[in-house]
Amino acid sequence: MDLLSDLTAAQREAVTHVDGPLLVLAGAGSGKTRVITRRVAYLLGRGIPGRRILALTFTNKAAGEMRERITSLVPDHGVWVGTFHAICARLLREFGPRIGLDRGFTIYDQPDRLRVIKSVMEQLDLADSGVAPEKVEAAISRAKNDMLDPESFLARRGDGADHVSAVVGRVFKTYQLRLLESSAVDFDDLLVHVVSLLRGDRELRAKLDDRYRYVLVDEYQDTNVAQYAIVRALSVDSPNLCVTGDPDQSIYGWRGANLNNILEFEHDYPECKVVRLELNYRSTKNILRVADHLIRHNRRRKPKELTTGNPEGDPVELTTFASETDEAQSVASTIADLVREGEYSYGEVSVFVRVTALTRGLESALRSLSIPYQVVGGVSFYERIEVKDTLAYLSLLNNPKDNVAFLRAINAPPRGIGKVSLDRLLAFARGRGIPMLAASRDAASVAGLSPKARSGLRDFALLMDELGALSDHSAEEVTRRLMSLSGYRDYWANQPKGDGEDRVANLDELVSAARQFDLEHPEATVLDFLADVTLSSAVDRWKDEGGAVTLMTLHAAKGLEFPVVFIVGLEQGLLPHSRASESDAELEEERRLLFVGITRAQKELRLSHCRIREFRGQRSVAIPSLFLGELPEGPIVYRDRSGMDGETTLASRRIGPRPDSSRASRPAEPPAPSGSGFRLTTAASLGGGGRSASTVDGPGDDLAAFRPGVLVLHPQYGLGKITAIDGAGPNRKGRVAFAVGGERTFVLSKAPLRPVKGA
Ligand SMILES: Nc1ncnc2c1ncn2[C@@H]1O[C@H](COP(=O)(O)OP(=O)(O)OP(=O)(O)O)[C@@H](O)[C@H]1O
Ligand SMILES: [Mg+2]
Repeated sequence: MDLLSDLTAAQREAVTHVDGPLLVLAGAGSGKTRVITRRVAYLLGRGIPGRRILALTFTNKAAGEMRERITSLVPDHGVWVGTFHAICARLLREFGPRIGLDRGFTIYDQPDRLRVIKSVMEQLDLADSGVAPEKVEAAISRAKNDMLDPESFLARRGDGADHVSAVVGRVFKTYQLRLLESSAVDFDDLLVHVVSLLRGDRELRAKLDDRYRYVLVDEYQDTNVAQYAIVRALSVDSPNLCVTGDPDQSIYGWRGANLNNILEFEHDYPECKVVRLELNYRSTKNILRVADHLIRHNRRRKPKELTTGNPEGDPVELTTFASETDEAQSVASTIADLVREGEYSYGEVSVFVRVTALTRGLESALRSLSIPYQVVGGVSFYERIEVKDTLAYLSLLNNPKDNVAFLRAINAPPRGIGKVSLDRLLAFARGRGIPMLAASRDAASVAGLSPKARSGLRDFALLMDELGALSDHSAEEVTRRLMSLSGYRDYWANQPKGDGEDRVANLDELVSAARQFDLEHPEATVLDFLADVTLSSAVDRWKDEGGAVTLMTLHAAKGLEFPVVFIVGLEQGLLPHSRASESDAELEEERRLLFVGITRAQKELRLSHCRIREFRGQRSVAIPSLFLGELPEGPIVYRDRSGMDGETTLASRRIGPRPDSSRASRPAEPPAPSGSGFRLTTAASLGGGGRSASTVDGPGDDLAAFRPGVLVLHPQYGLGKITAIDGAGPNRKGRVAFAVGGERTFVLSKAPLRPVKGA
């Protein structure tokens, strides 16, 4: 195949650029990923050996697609194509010992990490500190992404470190020690350790710089400090670094991604070549107009035209539903219609949500119409207990020091070894400076164990020895044998009906996954299988089955494309997310997230929101997303399917973002956050629906107006209902259940709450 014939002149320019830094800066759907794949094939065609090329992306799914495309162009290429995390894991297996890391280290995923953090918090008596382990976990992860160790984390916080930072700092330190003693690293460490290696070992840096002479990075706008450092370190002596990206699609700021990495590429490499791709090849004109109009509301961006030579296409649909159930049912029946009419297959349709919890309702609607679907990023296969238990055995085989894996496997199936016995075992192991598995072999010497615990521990150690003898067998065989020898499969098979069956089916599925892995990687060991499974993120587990509707979060959808896209739940608190209402920067990231969602659609785009949403067990009135007020009228048809006019109180009044037609033409103006104005009118004005308005009171209300049942508006949390009032006078407190974001309590005389009149 001719590598260049179906490329535009600009794309060709990027593909054929061989030496020196290259920046491809271009909008969504303009062929950036295509340029990366073609460029790899082109370099190979120029005689550059595959092992000198490194192609990096963010998800295994994207990496897999890229590898496939390259292989179809050049079989046996030997190019390393993968995610940042995967390449780092590989480098650490090779060079980890230089920084004191065992070659057989274990990789802890997010639930493993949370488990260790919880146990560290118990150990440090911080379980009741009022700081949630999840919060500590997020802070530690964020610190690592910013390349901070426990000491620099605390130093940066200064002497006046607040309570939360102080707790995080203490846990962080002990957590790192725990990892070290178990010969384990978490996902973030994979990057951090490689950065330390490259910084601390000049000879190694030069060696790797030379080994990977050509480095290509897709979606560069989402790189964080550590990823940036790695890419930079590999491109000093041979700066043949090619990065592609779109600043308008930067959506990982909350996880430490730094937009400046791409904005300052030209500064980092003054001699770099910059290629801009002009045309979008993915979407219809109508879809692109909606995306373009929306993103212009971001102030922090370089203006950029989004155009396409594709047809006009159907108008984008925006629908208001009465409730989330109606919304889900309508999405399901619309999908059924589209497929029945023969226009699309299920696999060509995707539904995006802001948070995974929203998929449940959609799932039941799809199921009731027998529509096949798959959820990307929900409780996925690899997070199921039975699968994780089995993988714990593999981890322990790989790394006998891994106490987390030990603690998981030891009672799977239950062996009657309780927490007290395990605590004693741990104390014994610590005392001797040995791992728990080794201590089990010597269970007879551990004080205070019951005979049952003693024999259970010894048998377990023997089992592990037996399994260890199989380590050079195929992944499938080791997996199958461990399930039978441990009695784990039988344990589930003998459970009363229902639960057990499902789990046995999943165990069998894991054996098939291992078999598949053996076929695809003939040289690999069970250890590689384990690494592969641990590293695959939610998106990566998404099998392209062709015949199923995909449900996924907007974050997971990055880089993908679908003929038909639904985006549901366009409501305040969801999108923009309530968490993101604190600053303009966060609001802009939410806007980019919606922009990413819109630009995934090739032919049809359907947006929707509800008047009432039940979410996390709370049924409340929902305010349309302020972003809906920022969409253009022309390419959109608006439908009000709520049918609630005159029937309910507030729901009949179309509460929505303040329409400000002047803003569309003056995009530089910052968007008004929802609820900052007290006159709220309807999103229906977008598409010729009724233009009713509801008025919300301004300041100065008598506190007496706050009674249980009264609807109130909060500038940050949006609309809610008072569920309880407590106390009297200036300290009177009110509990408010918000449409989204849960319940909160306020001191009424101080809170910026307004009763909504006429409700
Ligand atoms: N020159 C071209 N001719 C025809 N189709 C093209 C051309 N360039 C790209 N495409 C197609 O356009 C679509 C978008 O391309 P690609 O995914 O590479 O864009 P992208 O810039 O990476 O998008 P995103 O920013 O969303 O990641 C793909 O289906 C691709 O095959
Ligand atoms: Mg892309």
